[in-house]
Amino acid sequence: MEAGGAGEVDHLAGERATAQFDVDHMKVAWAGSRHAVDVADRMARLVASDPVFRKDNRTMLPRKELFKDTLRKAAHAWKRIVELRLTEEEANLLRLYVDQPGYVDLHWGMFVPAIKGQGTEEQQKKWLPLAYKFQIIGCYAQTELGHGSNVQGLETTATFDPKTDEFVMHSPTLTSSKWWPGGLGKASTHAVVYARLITEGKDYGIHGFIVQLRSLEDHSPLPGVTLGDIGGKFGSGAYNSMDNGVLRFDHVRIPRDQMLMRLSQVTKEGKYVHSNVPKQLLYGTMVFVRQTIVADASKALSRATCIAVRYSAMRKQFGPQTGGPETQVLNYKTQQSRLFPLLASAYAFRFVGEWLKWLYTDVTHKLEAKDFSTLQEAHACTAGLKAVTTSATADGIEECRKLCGGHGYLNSSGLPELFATYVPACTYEGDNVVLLLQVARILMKTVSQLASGKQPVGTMAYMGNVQYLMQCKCGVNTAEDWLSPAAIREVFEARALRMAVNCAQNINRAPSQEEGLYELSPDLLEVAVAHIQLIIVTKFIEKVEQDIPGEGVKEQLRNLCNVYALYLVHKHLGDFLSTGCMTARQGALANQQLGKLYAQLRPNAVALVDAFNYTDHYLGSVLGRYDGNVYPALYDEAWKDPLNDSPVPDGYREHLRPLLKQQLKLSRL
Ligand SMILES: CCCCCCCC/C=C\C/C=C/C(=O)SCCNC(=O)CCNC(=O)[C@H](O)C(C)(C)COP(=O)(O)OP(=O)(O)OC[C@H]1O[C@@H](n2cnc3c(N)ncnc32)[C@H](O)[C@@H]1OP(=O)(O)O
Ligand SMILES: Cc1cc2nc3c(=O)[nH]c(=O)nc-3n(C[C@H](O)[C@H](O)[C@H](O)COP(=O)(O)OP(=O)(O)OC[C@H]3O[C@@H](n4cnc5c(N)ncnc54)[C@H](O)[C@@H]3O)c2cc1C
Repeated sequence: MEAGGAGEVDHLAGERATAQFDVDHMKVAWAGSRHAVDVADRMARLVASDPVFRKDNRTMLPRKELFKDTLRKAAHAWKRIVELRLTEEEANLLRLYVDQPGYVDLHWGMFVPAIKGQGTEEQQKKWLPLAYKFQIIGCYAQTELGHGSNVQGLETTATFDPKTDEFVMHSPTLTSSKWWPGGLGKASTHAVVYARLITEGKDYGIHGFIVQLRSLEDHSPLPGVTLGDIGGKFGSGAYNSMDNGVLRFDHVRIPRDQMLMRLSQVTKEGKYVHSNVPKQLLYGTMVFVRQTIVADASKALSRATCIAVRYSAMRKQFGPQTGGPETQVLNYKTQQSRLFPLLASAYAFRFVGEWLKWLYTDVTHKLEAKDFSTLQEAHACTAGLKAVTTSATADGIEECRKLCGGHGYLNSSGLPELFATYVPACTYEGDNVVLLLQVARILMKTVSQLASGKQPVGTMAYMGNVQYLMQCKCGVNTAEDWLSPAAIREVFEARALRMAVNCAQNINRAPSQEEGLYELSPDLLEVAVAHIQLIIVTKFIEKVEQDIPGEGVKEQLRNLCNVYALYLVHKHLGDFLSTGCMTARQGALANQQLGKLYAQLRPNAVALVDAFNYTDHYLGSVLGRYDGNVYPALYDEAWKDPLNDSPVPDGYREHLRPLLKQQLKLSRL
C-alpha cells in the first residue's frame, strides 16, 4: 500500500515535494469524478488486504496450480461481492484489482453482453438471471482453428431440423473447431456459439446460438461435445491463468429457441425471417468490447509508466565529471524523451476512452430508437482506437521495461508479466491491421463521396473542409507557436486528409477498386493511423478546454496534451513533410518545444503517476513501489524464488557432482 504508515520512509518524498499541482484533484480528473476515486480506492484496498488475492508468487506457479488459483480467486471474489452486497460498479472494480485473467472476464465481458445485445426479451429473461447468479458460466465462442479475422468464413454449422424443432450443431472439419475462446477450455458450462445457419437447404450465414457444453451436475462435457484447453501461452503467469479452449460438436441438438433471435428468426416451420435491421448488428458484442479495450489500454500503459517513472526517479547512474552525487536516471534527457511521451499517451488514452464510452452509449440509444445512422461511426472509432491504443500500449510497456534497465527484466519488476498479459490485445477482438483496414475503407468511401457534396459527420466532419485543408500552410514561426491548440489541430487534420486523398487518388489509378485497395493496403494503414491520431489529439484538446478544478491541474494536462501531440509530430514528421502540411524548420521548432515541455514535466513526473492512485498490490512491482524503497525489496524478492529453497540445487548429485569429480580426476592425471 501507499507510504505513510509508522516507520515507513518515503524515498520519493523529494520528488513529491516538487509537484506544481494538486495531486488529489488530478486523481479526480483521471478517474472521472470524486465518487470514482473513492470507490476505486475502497475496492483496491479491499483486494490488497485480502491474502487470497496475493499475486506475488504467480509467475512461479506451474500452469495447473495457476489455473486452480484463478478459480479460487474468482470464487472468493464472488463470495465477497455477495457478502458485501457490492454494486455492479464496485464489483467490476474489485475484479479489475484482483488482476488475474480468468473465465469471469468473458462471462461478464462477452457472454452476458452477447445475450443482452442479440437475445430477444424472452431469451434475456430466461438466460440473464442464471448468468447473473453464476448458475451457469458462459463464454464467447466465435473464432475457429481455420478462421478468426474473417468471421464470414466460419465453418461450424447449425442446421435446423423442423421435425424436432431443433438446431443440429456440427463441426464438419478440423478447421471448424472453435479455438481460442477464453473460459471455454475448463470453466464454462455454456457458450454463445457463432455458426452458419442452414434451414430449408439454404445457408443464411453466421448467427449466434446459446449452447450448453457441460453437465450442471458434474461439469463433464455433454454427449457429442469435445472440449479442452489449447495449451500454454507466452510468458510466465500472464494469460496462462485463462483456459482458452477448443470445442468440437458432433451433431449436438439444441432447442430452436436457443438461437439468438433479436436480429433474425427461424420459425418452427423452418422459415428464415430477417428483421429490418443492418446485418452488422451481429458484430455488436465486438464493438462493445473494443470500446472497453481502449479504456483498458490507458490502465495498462499507466501501470507501466508508473513503475518506470518511480524507478527512474530513484535509480542513479554516473555523476558529474567534477564528482558529487550520482544522477537520477530520470534527469537524463534521453530517459525523458522515451518516457514522458508514454506518460502523456496514458493520459491521452484515458480521455479518448472516456469519450468513446460516451459515443458508444449514444449510438446504443440511437439503435434502440431504430436510428442506424451512427453505426459506421461507432465501428470506425471503436475499431481504429482499439488498434492504435493497444499497439502503442504494448510497445510502451516494452519500452518501460527497457527504461528500467536490467531490473526491468526480472519478473519482480512486474513488467514482463504485464507485457505478456497485454500484448494479445493487439490480436484479440480483431487483429489491429485488419481493424485499421476497416477504418481506411470507410475513409476512402468518405473521400469518394466528397465530390458529390455529401458532408461527412462525426469524427470525419473535418474532411468536409477539404478545399481549405488541402492547401493550408502551417503558421508556426517560433517554438512557442506550437502551444496553440488551433495550430496543432490544423496540421493533424491537414495531414490526415491529404494522406487519405492521396491514397484515394492512387487507388483510382489502379485497374479496379479492389486491386487498388489490395496494392495500397500498407499506405491505407498509415491513412487510418493518421485519422485515429487526429481523434485522440482532438479529444485531449477538448478535455483540456473543459472546466477542470484543482490548482495547477489544467496546466499539467495542457502540458501532457502538447507533449502527446508534438511527440506524434516528431515521430511522424515524414507524413507531415511529405504532405506539405509544414516545413522542415517548423518540424525542428516542434522538437525544440517538446524539449522545453519535458523540462516542465520533469518536477511533476512522480506526482503525475501518483495521480493514477494505484496500490502497490495492483502495480505488482518492486520497482514501482510507492515509497521508492526498491533495493531491499529486490533483494528480498530474489530469495523467494523456489530455486533458492536450498543452497545446493536439485540435480547437483546427478549432473554437477559427476562433472566436477571428473574434472578433478582429469587434473590429477
Ligand atoms: C467490460 C469488460 C470487458 C472485458 C473484456 C475482456 C477481454 C478479454 C480478452 C479477450 C477476449 C477476446 C475475444 C475475441 O477475440 S472474440 C473474437 C473477435 N473477432 C474479431 O474481432 C474478428 C474480426 N473480424 C471482423 O470483425 C469482421 O470479420 C470484419 C469487420 C473484419 C469483416 O467483416 P465482413 O462481414 O466480412 O464485412 P466487410 O468487411 O465486407 O464489411 C461489410 C460492411 O460492414 C461494416 N462493418 C464491419 N464490421 C462492423 C461492425 N462491427 N459494426 C458496424 N459495421 C461493421 C463495414 O464497414 C462494411 O460497411 P459498408 O462498406 O458500408 O458495407
Ligand atoms: C489471448 C486471446 C484471447 C482470445 N479470446 C477469444 C475469445 O474469447 N473468443 C473468440 O471467439 N476468439 C478469441 N480469440 C481469437 C481472436 O479473436 C483472433 O485470434 C483474432 O480475431 C485474430 O484472428 P486470427 O487469429 O484468425 O488471425 P489471422 O487473421 O490469421 O492473422 C494472421 C495475420 O494475417 C494478417 N491478416 C489477416 N487478414 C488480413 C487482411 N484482410 N489483410 C491484411 N492482413 C491480414 C493479420 O494482420 C496477421 O498478421 C482470442 C485470441 C487471443 C490471442
